[in-house]
Amino acid sequence: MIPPLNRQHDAYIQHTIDMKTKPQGALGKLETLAHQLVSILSQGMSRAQLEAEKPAIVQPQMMIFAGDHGIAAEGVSIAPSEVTGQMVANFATGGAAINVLCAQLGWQLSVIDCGILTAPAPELGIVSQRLGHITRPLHIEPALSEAQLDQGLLYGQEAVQTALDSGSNVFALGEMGIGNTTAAAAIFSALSGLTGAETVGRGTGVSAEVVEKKQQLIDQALLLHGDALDDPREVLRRLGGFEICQMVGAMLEIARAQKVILVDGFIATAAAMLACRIEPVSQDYMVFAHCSGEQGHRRMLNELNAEPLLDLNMRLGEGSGAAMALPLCQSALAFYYQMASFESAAVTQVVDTHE
Ligand SMILES: Cc1cc2ncn([C@H]3O[C@H](COP(=O)(O)O)[C@@H](O)[C@H]3O)c2cc1C
Ligand SMILES: O=C(O)c1cccnc1
Repeated sequence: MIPPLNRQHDAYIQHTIDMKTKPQGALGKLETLAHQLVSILSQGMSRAQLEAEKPAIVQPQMMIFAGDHGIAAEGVSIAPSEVTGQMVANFATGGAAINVLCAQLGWQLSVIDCGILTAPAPELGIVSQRLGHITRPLHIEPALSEAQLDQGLLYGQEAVQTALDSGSNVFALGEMGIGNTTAAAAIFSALSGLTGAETVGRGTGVSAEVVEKKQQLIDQALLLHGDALDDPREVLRRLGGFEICQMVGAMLEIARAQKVILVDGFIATAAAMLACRIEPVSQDYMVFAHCSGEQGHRRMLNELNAEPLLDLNMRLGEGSGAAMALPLCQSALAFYYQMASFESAAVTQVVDTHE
């Protein structure tokens, strides 16, 4: 059971925001972000504790989950499956986009091999939580076995434990897995009732013909798996991937611990949708970092009633969009704790006449 966010401080938090020396609402999404962050970070605290302790972001943790996809053999990506493992090695040696962003912005980074074609060399320091080499092609049979689903959810939980134990309270989950925009679009279709044509996009940048092929494979998968897709766990097992499965397990565990989840792009949001279908209150702990350039992501966010913080036309994955939202979270908390109030600064309070 995931505890819903205790809203006991809600009115106080909103009042604090409204009494800052600014027109009401003038800090826009930073205000709703501050409200959600303070609310999550002050769980279990009295109002006096919240005022005294000013809970801040501690050791923000980025975790990249990597897995290979059987569907990639259909040529749904610009790259072959081998690139998943090669990029994992690149993450380990610090050369990928996500390494640069994490180093610049202050994220701790860990990489988890959830099952890629070639296991990385042990000296690379990648966490090994392998469920196999590659998933089965989702348009022909369930991508994961029942045992892999259960083990994957458990591995995901375990992956976040060390960081939780050492005090991390903001997490972002990234992914690497050639072919996984096809899996994510299939998951989105299954959960929303939309056709493949409405959920697919260009992923790494495939041609219009390949996009059409992705649609057909998804529609074929929806037909094949049929009514089994009424159950979100079965959607994950049949259409997901080793990395998506562990991301769902990790998200549920972070929500259970009442910490912040910064949700990345199209694939991470598919995992978030699954977590929300399995345990709806987990959404209380999710901050939607950005709207990806992947077609379908905006629609996915709408389905969740989620308002993304950023819209940078990024379409990379790896957790890169989520990484970019950390400074916004820091700014939101900074204004909440550090700005003067009308009273403390002796500024005449302005009354908002807008709707
Ligand atoms: C070099 C390279 C680096 C990446 N980093 C993330 N992705 C992204 O692209 C993949 C999903 O797109 P698709 O479904 O079209 O394969 C995922 O691995 C995702 O993380 C990459 C893809 C490539 C080629
Ligand atoms: O939005 C994403 O996460 C994404 C989009 C394209 C390719 N890889 C990831």
